[in-house]
Amino acid sequence: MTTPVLGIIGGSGVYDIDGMTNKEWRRVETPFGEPSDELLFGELGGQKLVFLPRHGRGHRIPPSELNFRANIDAMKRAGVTEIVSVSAVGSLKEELPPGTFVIVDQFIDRTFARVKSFFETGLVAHVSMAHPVCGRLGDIIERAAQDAGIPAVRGGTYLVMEGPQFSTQAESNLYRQWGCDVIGMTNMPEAKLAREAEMCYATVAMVTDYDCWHPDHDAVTVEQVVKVLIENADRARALVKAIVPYVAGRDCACGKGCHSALEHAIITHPEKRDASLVSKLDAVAGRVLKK
Ligand SMILES: CSC[C@H]1O[C@H](OP(=O)(O)O)[C@H](O)[C@@H]1O
Ligand SMILES: Nc1ncnc2[nH]cnc12
Repeated sequence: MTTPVLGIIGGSGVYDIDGMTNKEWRRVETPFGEPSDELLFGELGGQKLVFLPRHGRGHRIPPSELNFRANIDAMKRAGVTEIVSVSAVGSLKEELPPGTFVIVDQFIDRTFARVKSFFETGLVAHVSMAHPVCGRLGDIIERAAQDAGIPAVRGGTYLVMEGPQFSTQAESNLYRQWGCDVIGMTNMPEAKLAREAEMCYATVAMVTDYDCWHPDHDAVTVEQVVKVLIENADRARALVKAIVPYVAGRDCACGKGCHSALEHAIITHPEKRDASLVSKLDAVAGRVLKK
């Protein structure tokens, strides 16, 4: 049995996990530099849990400067098998008002100033991103939300923008025409890197605002985002707690293929592989590179 370790990446407003026992903040070294913060190791309801505040405690790091590779590599080194991202987003749809939780299932990646892969010259790999979130983890989050009495919308496309400025109204309207549901600045390349590292990844997107397209609402401000996040903090905490029993003690081998994403992805001939890169990817790709 593959023993599950649940990892939570907490976004804006989520800098700690309530109710964790045996808590210890620990620095995890990675070949990619510093993660956003120390990782919080502990247990919740008897289940091992590892928490990372995406922007660091005190929200120090902006989206474009996040060291996504270090964050995902550190989670992998910590033994995490499945990551739940908890993220603040703007709504691009009338029917997704502030306060709505969306279990995202697709992304459009419009970021352009980030390192997006663990692989590079000397070791080339192409993983599938057709289904960018783990459907099994999505099912778990959906059931957990029902148990906790939290209405959550299953499915939705998250437009990932570069930021840090919020969108112009023309951009917001364009993304609406594309059929996107919510907008944020952080889940890419995070989801791509989690896939490369063969970890399940799913997102709970908490709607905090109507971005800037809605004729009856003011354009989004940080003040508004924080206000809605504070109002929703209890529900976010309850949802994390409700996820735990579905992970605890179960075989987490992912039937959706997340844990074998690299199986046929590496194309570089073994003799042409860069040895230093191969050793740098010991945690992320060791399963396939050691064969
Ligand atoms: C504080 S509003 C903008 C900020 O919030 C979201 O971050 P996260 O996904 O980490 O909750 C958004 O993507 C921006 O980074
Ligand atoms: N409207 C918005 N745009 C981008 N990121 C956000 N995070 C929360 N609201 C947002």
